[in-house]
Amino acid sequence: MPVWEIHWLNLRLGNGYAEPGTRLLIVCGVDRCTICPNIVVTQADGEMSESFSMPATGSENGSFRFLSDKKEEQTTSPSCSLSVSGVSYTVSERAGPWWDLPSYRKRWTRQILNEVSFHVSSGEILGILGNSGSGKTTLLDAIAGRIGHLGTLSGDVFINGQKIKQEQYQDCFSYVLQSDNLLSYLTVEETLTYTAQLALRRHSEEAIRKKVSAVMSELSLTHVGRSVIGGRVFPGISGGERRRVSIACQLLQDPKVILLDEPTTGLDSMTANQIVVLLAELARRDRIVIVTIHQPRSELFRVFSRIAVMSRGELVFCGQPGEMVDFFSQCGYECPEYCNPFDIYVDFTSVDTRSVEREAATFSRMHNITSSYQGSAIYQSMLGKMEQSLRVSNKAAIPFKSKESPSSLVKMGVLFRRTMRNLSRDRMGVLMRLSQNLIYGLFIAFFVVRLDSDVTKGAVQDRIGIIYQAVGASPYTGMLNAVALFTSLRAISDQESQDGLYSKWQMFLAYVFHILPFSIVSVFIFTSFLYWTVGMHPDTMRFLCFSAVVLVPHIIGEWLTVVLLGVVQNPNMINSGVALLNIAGILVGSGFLRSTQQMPEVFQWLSYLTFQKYSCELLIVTEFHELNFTCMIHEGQPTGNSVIPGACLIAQGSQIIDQGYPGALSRYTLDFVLLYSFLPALLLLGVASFKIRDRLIRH
Ligand SMILES: Nc1ncnc2c1ncn2[C@@H]1O[C@H](COP(=O)(O)OP(=O)(O)OP(=O)(O)O)[C@@H](O)[C@H]1O
Repeated sequence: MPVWEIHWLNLRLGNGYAEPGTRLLIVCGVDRCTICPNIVVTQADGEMSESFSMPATGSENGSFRFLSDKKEEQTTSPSCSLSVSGVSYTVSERAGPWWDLPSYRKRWTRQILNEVSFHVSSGEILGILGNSGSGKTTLLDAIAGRIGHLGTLSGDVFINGQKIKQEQYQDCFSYVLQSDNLLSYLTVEETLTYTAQLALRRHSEEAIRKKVSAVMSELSLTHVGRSVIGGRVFPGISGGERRRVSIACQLLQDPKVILLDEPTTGLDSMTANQIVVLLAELARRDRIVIVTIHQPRSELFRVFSRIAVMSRGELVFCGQPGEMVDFFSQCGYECPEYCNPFDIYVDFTSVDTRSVEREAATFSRMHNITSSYQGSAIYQSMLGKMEQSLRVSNKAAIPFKSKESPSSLVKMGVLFRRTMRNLSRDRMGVLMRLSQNLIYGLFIAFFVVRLDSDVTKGAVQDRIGIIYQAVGASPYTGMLNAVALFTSLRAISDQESQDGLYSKWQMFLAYVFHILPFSIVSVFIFTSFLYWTVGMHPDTMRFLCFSAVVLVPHIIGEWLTVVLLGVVQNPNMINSGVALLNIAGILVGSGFLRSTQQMPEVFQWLSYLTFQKYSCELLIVTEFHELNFTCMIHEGQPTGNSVIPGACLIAQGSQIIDQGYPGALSRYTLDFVLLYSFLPALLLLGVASFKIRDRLIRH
């Protein structure tokens, strides 16, 4: 028999002589295919993987299915099926904007999805088309159980005839979002390895390495394995390769159902084509692939096993490409020669809102096509398959993805290493992080130059000024760092936690611990320069205490920002919020603007809640305790007009402590403990905030 083609395919479940997922070498001739006796199984790229032999007996008993599009010899029922039954989604919206109160008070219900039903089996790729706003993304979200809690969702999703419960969605679907959320400074291989480490527990390092390289070769990423992902400010792999990395991250868990939201958006048409062909290949290897797509090229028409068209939340048509052409022709909407059928059929089913008359006409056309589809044999056959799948009960149970995630501690270790590696490769980021406090210190030193011991030359005022700046400004640098770095990590953790890799609070902890060494070094550089340059109390122990105190406001600024980013989406709001909180804290807690004893009682109580109270008190004691001042009036020098009357009454630093912060010396250790207790308190708040975020985003 002449050898025409060699296909790779997965042997189906229940054939009795090979595990599901085993790949067989099949040689196809003109009109029939056969299995090679005693074959050796290798990977598609020719590299030897696990190898074994298999007798040919049973190859013709109909226990496997050929997945090549040239040989459709379906002999067994598919290993997995997905049925979506009557899915509807409605949201309640305000009729007008908030500044138009009468209409703002009125609400109306908007139907985003209307009774959408379809059925897909493994080995198939379903392309969902439709004009912008037709409900494609909402449909994918509804299928994947990721729809928000803002609206009302009804209908059911079945996998292998089993209705999926809310907590099972995560285990059943892999969802590739429209945007690629990847760490810019990691290589492709590192990105996949860390994801595998988060997803797969019982795999040894060697097994993870093999898995990563298998997925890379499956998605043709091997040649860019050592290239960095790249970002907006520095080049990395191409947009198409980035898309493939996002898909590869999902494939590591061997999902049976993959949903992709517009994976070709932003890519040139050739790369977009390659991605769709690749997805079709993935589907052929015993998976269900559902993809929403904008303006595919006409040659992809036959690549999809099924094509669905959506308009105004309705599924206008869903069927095989050949059926689609026949159906629309029968409805009187022929696709003209040399035209892209995708464009033509989407145009026929879209509602044109440019004028009331056009809207009425196109809406009625869309409605007629939908009614014809629901009365067609294609729709009845789909319902029949759905019913059949609900009756069959001997299929694989949910979940479908590998669900072997490691312990919380291991996950946090992986997240810590991953964020640390990413940050440490960001040369400019690290440089800015380490130098920003120092640059600020340069400003202060330039302004003060050298501290004097003469009270008439600002000995007291300058010292208080430096303490004010050290406590008041260091939270800002922390805040800026967090907004710059954490918002992108938050997007990644939102996605990965929805994929079930970890909980959001674990990313929060990994973040706060990975920035800790950078914060310590940055503050130490700042204090080392400032303390000795301006000539603060020349005592090493006091310098260390000064550094230890200044470190806390800096860390609090960063951690507090991250905590708030858990519950508030908009980073600009957080910027303003943290800045205002810091100003309020300084006003109430520092005692610089107004002595604490002179403040109304409510503010005195409030001051205990501010970290500024403890840090300012500590720094005042650190600097002023046992410090003696001189006064040029006493030394018989000319006074001049600039001398503040009574300035020479302050001869010792302890007077400043006693007047402004009575008892501060005896509270020194307690103040330290209270100041540092803000850190674990913030950690707890952060965990709670990200647990809330988990709930907000998941439901
Ligand atoms: N929670 C919601 N509240 C109000 N409207 C919503 C909500 N979710 C979706 N919509 C609306 O539903 C419609 C469908 O949105 P969807 O994002 O699913 O469309 P789409 O077909 O994916 O569009 P595109 O191709 O432009 O991404 C849009 O008009 C959108 O504004």
